[in-house]
Amino acid sequence: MPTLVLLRHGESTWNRENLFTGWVDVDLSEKGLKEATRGGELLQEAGVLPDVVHTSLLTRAIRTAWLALDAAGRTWVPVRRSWRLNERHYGGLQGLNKAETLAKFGDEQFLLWRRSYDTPPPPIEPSQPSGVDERYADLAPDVIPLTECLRDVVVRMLPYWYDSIVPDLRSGATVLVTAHGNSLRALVKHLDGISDTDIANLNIPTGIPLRYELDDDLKVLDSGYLDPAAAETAAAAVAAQGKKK
Ligand SMILES: O=C(O)[C@@H](CO)OP(=O)(O)O
Repeated sequence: MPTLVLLRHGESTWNRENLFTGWVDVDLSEKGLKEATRGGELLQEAGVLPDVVHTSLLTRAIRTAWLALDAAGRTWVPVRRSWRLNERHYGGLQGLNKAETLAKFGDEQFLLWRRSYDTPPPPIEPSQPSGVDERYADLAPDVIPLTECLRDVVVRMLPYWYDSIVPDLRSGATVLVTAHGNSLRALVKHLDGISDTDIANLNIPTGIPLRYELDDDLKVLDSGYLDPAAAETAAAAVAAQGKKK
């Protein structure tokens, strides 16, 4: 029975400062380093030991994978990375403070940009931090986003799911995917068949492994966070980030 574990990176320095991040390559905060290690301890305690790890190209996810695998005693497993697991590109919101953005544009617009399925934020301006650098040099320029809604993330993430993650699952491996709040929301939407409307209510906490048991056709048999109480509190905090000072 294939096992898939989704792990959002630990708190980043921009999560701590309550800034929209997207493709900007910020690192983990002190708290985020500890969360990543705790994530690996939870894996080990639950006996969920990854045979392979897939990460985005962003440092916060890569470092989380390192720390979690180290804590779980699995530093030696094969690693695969793809831009398709990157955080959603936040367009013209990248680098802006979430509380200030909510105060400026109001609840409805803020929620539309942040959690609606198909309304992207305005495209990024040349003066804003794009996060695009040499690691994307081999991509066709027209696949590098200027902004993304969650639907765009689903569309660019699914080819990687089908071509790289699914073959590992079908080989019987326990697969760890270390990625981001919105790239994982896209994957959870696909796995759990969540509607375009209901996905707005899903928030993924940092550093807490979410385990899926799948059948041979990769349908979900069972799923849950390895620390459900902590996940519930932390997901509520993510949902309320606009209100944070
Ligand atoms: O800023 C971001 O890139 C994401 C994840 O940190 O934020 P949000 O939860 O607001 O979509």
